[in-house]
Amino acid sequence: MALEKLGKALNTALRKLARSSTVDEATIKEVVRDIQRALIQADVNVRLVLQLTKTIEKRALEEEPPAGASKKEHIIQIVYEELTKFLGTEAKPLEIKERPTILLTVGIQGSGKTTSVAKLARHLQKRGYKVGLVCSDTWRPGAYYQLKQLVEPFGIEVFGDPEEKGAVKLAREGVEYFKSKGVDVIIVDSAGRHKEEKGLIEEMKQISEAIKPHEVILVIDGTIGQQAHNQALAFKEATPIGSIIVTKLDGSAKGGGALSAVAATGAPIKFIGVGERIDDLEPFDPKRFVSRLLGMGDIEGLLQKLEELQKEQEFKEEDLEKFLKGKFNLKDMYAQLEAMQKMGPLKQVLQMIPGMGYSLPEDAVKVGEEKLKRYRIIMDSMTEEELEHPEIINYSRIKRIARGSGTSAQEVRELLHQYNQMKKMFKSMDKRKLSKMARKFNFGGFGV
Ligand SMILES: Nc1nc2c(ncn2[C@@H]2O[C@H](COP(=O)(O)OP(=O)(O)OP(=O)(O)O)[C@@H](O)[C@H]2O)c(=O)[nH]1
Repeated sequence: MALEKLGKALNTALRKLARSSTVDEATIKEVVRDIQRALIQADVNVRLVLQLTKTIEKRALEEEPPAGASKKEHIIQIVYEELTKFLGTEAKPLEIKERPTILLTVGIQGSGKTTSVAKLARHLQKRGYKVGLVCSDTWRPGAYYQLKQLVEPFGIEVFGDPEEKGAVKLAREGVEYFKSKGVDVIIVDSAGRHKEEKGLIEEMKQISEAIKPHEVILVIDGTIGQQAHNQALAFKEATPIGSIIVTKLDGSAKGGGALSAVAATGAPIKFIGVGERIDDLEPFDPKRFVSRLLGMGDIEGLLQKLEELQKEQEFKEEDLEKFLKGKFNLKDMYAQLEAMQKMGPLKQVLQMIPGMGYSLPEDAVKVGEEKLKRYRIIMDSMTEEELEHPEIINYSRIKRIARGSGTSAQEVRELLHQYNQMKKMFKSMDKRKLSKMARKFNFGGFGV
């Protein structure tokens, strides 16, 4: 998961608040100190951290909780809101208005640009666009073969010529080629040869002159932390049609610094890289990102993944309907959890489920897969009626099931608890109520 270390530290701070017996000034100051420490450890600029935490402290001390919310819930809400503002508040999705839309990607050497270009092409293809890739990286001939190797399994064509030395010529010919093929989106990948932004921006201007891109996308390496600020600022000043992808947020201890530094420039972050796989690119939505970072889950993201899965026929329509209506029984839950495994590491998917993010034991993926096996063993000892109507499972049935499956009553109860949590959470998957319900459920996640 992106910024895992930062998320865990923030989640711990909020759980500590949720467990505290009183919420006085000292408690609030302690939560603020914990948040400051977590953000500074993630290489977030100290001045930005002090600004952010001063606002959180001021609001927490002065504001009365809204009706129906406890003081603790209100403070958790304040932290969520201020962190979201800190990262840009609104999502700025990539828009494909023209046919073909021409995107130009630029990035410093080793930023993760080639991988991100491939991920972006796949992301757009999954949303129904026909995509053509132009490799105009005359600096590293290997980039052409790397791109081909990454995207050709998905039937995405790459235009390039490792012998050709003229980047602008390649870019222009590639755009003409894909225009004649009638693709929806043309992504032109420039050379990743530059060590600093000056040369990169010069080349960007030359290629832009030739191909007139609708958008220029700068790929920034998330591991450089708050140094990303200068790159993002120089880029933003050099082009009005720019947006940013911040990569490597899955493994980097300093990703929080990079993300906040870029957000501070006001340059729109449209995607984040969260792994080496072709699917490890996420549209950046501050609200959903912070919600997941704090362990509050990301139901909308989960819904999108479910819908994507459904499109890829991994998920039958009626399952989705049942699932979304919460009308599912234990057999359905097992099937859904199995299907979720296909969405990516179970840990990433489970962290989208409110309240489960960090409450999962350390190695959640292992626990996830092992847990599924245990669930299968337990459920194999249940009667059809119990599987269809878990609500009839009382203490004596729990004991019988545990005995019959060679597990413990505690494990059977935990399975039923997880089932009830998921059922409650998905009961009304109505987008309108989603965020309110998700936040409400989230507090359950903090036990407040
Ligand atoms: N963990 C992780 N690794 C990434 C991510 N994005 C890229 N990488 C890895 O970073 C390394 C560099 O990626 P490339 O796409 O080759 O970077 P590049 O900027 O094209 O490199 P040059 O073309 O050589 O300048 C590769 O090993 C990628 O797999 C990410 O989001 N997470």
